[in-house]
Order: sequence, then structure tokens, then C-alpha cells
Amino acid sequence: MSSLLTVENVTVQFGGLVAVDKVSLTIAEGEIRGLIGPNGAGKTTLFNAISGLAPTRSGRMIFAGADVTALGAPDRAARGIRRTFQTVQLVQSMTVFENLLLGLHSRADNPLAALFVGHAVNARGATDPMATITRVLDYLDLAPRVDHLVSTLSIAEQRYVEIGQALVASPRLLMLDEPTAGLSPAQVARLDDLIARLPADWNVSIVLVEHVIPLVVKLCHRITVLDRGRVIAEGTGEQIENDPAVQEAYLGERLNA
Ligand SMILES: Nc1ncnc2c1ncn2[C@@H]1O[C@H](COP(=O)(O)OP(=O)(O)OP(=O)(O)O)[C@@H](O)[C@H]1O
Repeated sequence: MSSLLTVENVTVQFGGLVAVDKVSLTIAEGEIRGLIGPNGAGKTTLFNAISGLAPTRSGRMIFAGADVTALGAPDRAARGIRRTFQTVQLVQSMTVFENLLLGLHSRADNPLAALFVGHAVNARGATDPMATITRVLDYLDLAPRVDHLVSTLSIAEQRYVEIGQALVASPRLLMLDEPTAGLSPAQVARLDDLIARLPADWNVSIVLVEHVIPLVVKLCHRITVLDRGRVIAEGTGEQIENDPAVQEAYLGERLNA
């Protein structure tokens, strides 16, 4: 598998706090990568750094062969880096369709701009945004909800809309930040099936931050473990589960809880 994203020695600092400390990792095309670690390990901050929302102090990022280190979030989104958030970030007062329309534009903070679908941003250059929206609605079983206000949907449905908002732009890298938060076991199982199918069905690589470790072990080809901003281990689920440094980091979390 060829590499899609290379993160090289990236550091993110908040005042004196080093939240991400010289992190390096490579995500392959079509890979599902898990990103785990105790609370405060730096997972969300690394997500923010990759999506261009957290300024990096040093290091560089190569995406699809281009150096994107100096690019802001909209430009990275336009190149195919998309994400979801720990707490759903949809426009609650708009319909499912309108929220998907926002996803076509790299500046989801600018709803009016998104309505000019002629300027829609699509990392793969797809020419018919409406056809993509229809495909996404069908794929996520959201067609019956297309005209519903997001505020009337369950959390599980809102998570699907958020994934749909990313998919309409035909991303190359989809980063999911704790997508199972607040879901029932049955809903987690359904989401789990969906995530497993995404790379083949949408030709996308996935980075998954998740606290449900068995889910990460089951879904991910490789897992990167962060602790206090540093990568302390990387490997298959089995390798990670048997790694003493990982066990110690999680033991520390339990002791401090
Ligand atoms: N905007 C910010 N300003 C200052 N400190 C921050 C900011 N964002 C995160 N931090 C700090 O950076 C460190 C890493 O936080 P981050 O949220 O990335 O960890 P995490 O691994 O995602 O944690 P969790 O599993 O609890 O979501 C923490 O010490 C956190 O308090």
C-alpha cells in the first residue's frame, strides 16, 4: 500500500504544555488506523494538527505527495482531509440535506458559500454533487430523513449525517473522533460495520480515535498509541495489547482516575 499521509516530527504546544511531541506516523492508502491513548494523551490535538485546526510548532505533513504543512483547514479539506468531531458539529436548525450540502464546501463555517454548488469542493473532482449526495443518503440509510431537521434526529443518526457530510466531498482521508460516544451497543455494532466498509466503498483511508479498545483492535489494520503527546507504540491490535509500555500507560490512567 502506498502512503497517503506522512506526519514527520510534528509538535503542537499550548503555552508551556507540549500536547503533541515530535509525533511521526504514516497512513497508507485504504488503511484503517487506530489512534488510542489515555485521557489527555494528545489524540484530538493530533487530529486538529492534521486537519489544520491546530498550529504546529515544528515538523511537517505530506498529504497525497504534497507538503500541506503551511495550509489552513479549508485548503486541507479541499485536498481531501475530512473529519468528524467528538461532539457532533452539525447545524441543528438545518435539514439533513442542507447539512450534506455544507459538506460539499471546504468552508463548512460559511453556509451561504456552500449553496453555490458550482463552486463545490470535491477532492476527486466529481462533477455531479447532487448524484454524490444521493449516493451518500442511500449508503447511510438517511434518504427517509433527508428533509428532517437535524435537531429532530437521534445522536446515532446525527453521527451518520456527520460522516455523510464528510463523504459528499469524496475525501481521501476521513478522521473519526470518538464516533461511538453516546451510542448504545447495538448502534456501536452498526457503526462498526459501516467503518469497516468505508475504505473499499469510498476509496478512503480512516483514522479512528476511540476509547472502546476492543472496537479499535477489531477494526484497525494498525494502531498508534499516544501517551503525554508521544507515540509510545505502533502495531497490530495483538502487538499493542501485549506491549508493556501500553499496559503501563493505561494502568497509570486507571490509578489516576
Ligand atoms: N486549546 C487548548 N489549550 C490549552 N491546552 C489544550 C488545548 N487543547 C488541548 N489541550 C491540552 O493538551 C493535552 C492533550 O489534549 P487532547 O484533547 O489532545 O487529548 P486527548 O488524547 O484527545 O484526550 P481525551 O481522550 O480526553 O479526549 C491535554 O493536556 C489538554 O488539556
